Amino acid sequence: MVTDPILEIRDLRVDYGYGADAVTALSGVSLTLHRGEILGIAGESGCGKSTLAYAATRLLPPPGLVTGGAVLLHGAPGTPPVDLLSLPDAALRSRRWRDVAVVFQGALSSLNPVHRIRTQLTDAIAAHDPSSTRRSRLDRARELLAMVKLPEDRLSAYPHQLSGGMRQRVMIAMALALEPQVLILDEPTTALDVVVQKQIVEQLLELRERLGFSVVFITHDVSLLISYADRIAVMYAGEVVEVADAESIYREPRHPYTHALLNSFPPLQGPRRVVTGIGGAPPDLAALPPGCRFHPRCPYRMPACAERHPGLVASPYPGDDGRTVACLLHGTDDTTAVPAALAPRTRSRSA
Ligand SMILES: Nc1ncnc2c1ncn2[C@@H]1O[C@H](COP(=O)(O)OP(=O)(O)OP(=O)(O)O)[C@@H](O)[C@H]1O
Repeated sequence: MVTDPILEIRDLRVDYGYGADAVTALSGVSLTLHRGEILGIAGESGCGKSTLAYAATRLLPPPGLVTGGAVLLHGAPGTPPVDLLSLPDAALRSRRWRDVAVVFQGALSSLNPVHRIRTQLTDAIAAHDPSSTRRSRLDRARELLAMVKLPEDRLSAYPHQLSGGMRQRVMIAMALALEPQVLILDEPTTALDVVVQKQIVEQLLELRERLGFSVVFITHDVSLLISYADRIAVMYAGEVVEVADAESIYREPRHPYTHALLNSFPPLQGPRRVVTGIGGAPPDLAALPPGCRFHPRCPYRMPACAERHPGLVASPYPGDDGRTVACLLHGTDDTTAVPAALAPRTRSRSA
């Protein structure tokens, strides 16, 4: 297992609004991205996935406010990590794109409609590398386009002349312009059809192999992550409820929410199975239930679940190395553990 951290999010807290009107969208999220890995972040709409991406890169628009935590970017071995949240603005600007680049959910519409792709790519390179020459920027733009397998003549195209998949490739090319160590992708393929989605994700994997960056891949589509991520963190109502390697999450989800989420998506590979929705709706963040936030929807709830809020702790079961879960069913406190409570899932990812 890879264990060398490149990005560590520690106890990240975000509110939208102030004072009595504040709604807490992230309530202490901690996650580690290791060098070279793809960390998937899954969860229903509104659980805080995008907020996490914006807050970690200090791009959170008002009324969003980071109220606590740290985002540590590790450099060369032996050098202390840098906290992106406490860097001065100028230092942060140079770190962003150079060290950590982001492709956001709205990428399909975030290309400027009145400029050719060439201008947008070379402008992006110039903004982050002002000392580059016009010639070198154009060469780099060509190289970047080739990297995402777009023909060179697309440099003269306007965004409306490209398909959704091509535009998304341009956005990825732009994010990779300065060879960042970490690439954060927020729903990068959601608006695309399944075939194009697969092509883009596989191309990203190829680029990761070649360039060696690490990826935080955010999507509501957990089946996509099962196929492509190394590890998966599952979020619910502003918290992380389970983290494990993708194979373990798929074969034996420990958290009842992970279990329900997996059953609510058709598998990308393997035999067909019945897809079931998750009953009820995620809680209103302004009126969270007491105890476990998932308990009102949880088929395995116990009386204690309405009273005690479970922390994210190491899973107690043998073979669960590196897995963390926030659920009293598996708690290490005085609750009786019920290890066989969840229906087993035994197929392998590649079955
Ligand atoms: N501008 C805002 N003002 C107030 N609350 C907000 C704002 N943006 C987000 N929120 C709250 O923060 C929560 C998390 O939103 P976020 O967009 O991060 O979720 P998400 O998991 O990325 O959802 P989606 O997949 O739909 O983008 C939402 O439930 C919403 O209540």
